[in-house]
Amino acid sequence: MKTIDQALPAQVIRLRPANSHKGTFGRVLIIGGNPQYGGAAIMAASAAVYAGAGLVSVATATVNRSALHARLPEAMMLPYDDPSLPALIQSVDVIVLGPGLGTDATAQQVLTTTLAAVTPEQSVIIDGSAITLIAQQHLTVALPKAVWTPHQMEWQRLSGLAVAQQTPTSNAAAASQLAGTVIVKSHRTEIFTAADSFLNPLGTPAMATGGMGDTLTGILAAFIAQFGHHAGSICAAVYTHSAIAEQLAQDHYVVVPSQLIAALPAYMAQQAKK
Ligand SMILES: NC(=O)C1=CN([C@@H]2O[C@H](COP(=O)(O)OP(=O)(O)OC[C@H]3O[C@@H](n4cnc5c(N)ncnc54)[C@H](OP(=O)(O)O)[C@@H]3O)[C@@H](O)[C@H]2O)[C@@H](O)CC1
Ligand SMILES: Nc1ncnc2c1ncn2[C@@H]1O[C@H](COP(=O)(O)OP(=O)(O)O)[C@@H](O)[C@H]1O
Ligand SMILES: [Mg+2]
Repeated sequence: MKTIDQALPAQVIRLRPANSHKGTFGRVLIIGGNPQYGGAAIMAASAAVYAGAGLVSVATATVNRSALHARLPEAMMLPYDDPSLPALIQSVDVIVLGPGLGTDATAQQVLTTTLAAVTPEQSVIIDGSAITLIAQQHLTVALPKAVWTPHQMEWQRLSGLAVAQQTPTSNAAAASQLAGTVIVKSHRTEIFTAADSFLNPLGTPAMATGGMGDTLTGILAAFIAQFGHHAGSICAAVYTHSAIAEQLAQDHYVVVPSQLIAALPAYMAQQAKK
């Protein structure tokens, strides 16, 4: 397993070309946020906006509309049970499926609609409740550009490996059974692509707070949208999330997702200049 190099973010995060517009930096759609977990979708969308995605939309429960618009006017919103969801899905480059989606009948319907609408060219980050639903039903997701982001319990549900059995070797074997890339999140996150595996050397217990994984999904989406779907951008996103948290943790006991999100543009500007 290779350890992610501290030089990677500076290699991946580039100065923006002068001749560019919002479309240059990709379209991201966050699908999640039921009435109970609206914050998860808002945090994922905020992270995507602040990590530089050109256009960010959120498909979420209607009740979350005002909160989303008040908190993040940059994002567009569609109710996730709207009949135009498949058309919206087909118009974007990167989809995040699952933060705060929940596991009830509505969530199931949104999952089914989404998996039927996405195409193999699209990147789909599968997180949170979407992982739990897929695991419960033993669904096969054959998308080559899937990026799975389970925490250890979600990984237990998806892989069948109990948390205590989640060694790098067994994780690699289980990840190879899934299409795409698997990011097994823990205090030392591991990343498995078809060809390689990587260890994130950073991260702090100050990150152990609700919404931190939702935030990672937005950063991943924005990095893939801007810098391409490859191991470098995925590892740089994971590293950036933890590097900012470590910086903030020097003088903050807990790093809350909103604080990490607000620090993204400055961190990225610093890396782009290197
Ligand atoms: N503000 C919002 O809207 C928020 C909404 N959220 C959304 O909620 C949905 C449910 O997601 P979830 O992660 O909260 O619940 P679930 O999948 O049941 O997992 C928890 C169980 O797993 C266990 N566990 C073991 N190891 C673990 C590990 N390394 N990391 C974490 N857990 C670990 C853990 O053990 P315990 O804590 O009891 O020791 C517990 O038994 C999902 O859609 C998510 O996006 C959240 O993002 C929060 C903010
Ligand atoms: N003690 C820790 N040390 C390092 N990173 C941590 C620690 N606790 C949590 N994290 C990171 O925070 C994120 C938590 O993700 P997740 O459990 O999905 O959160 P949520 O669903 O509440 O948003 C992961 O990226 C994980 O690696
Ligand atoms: Mg999570």
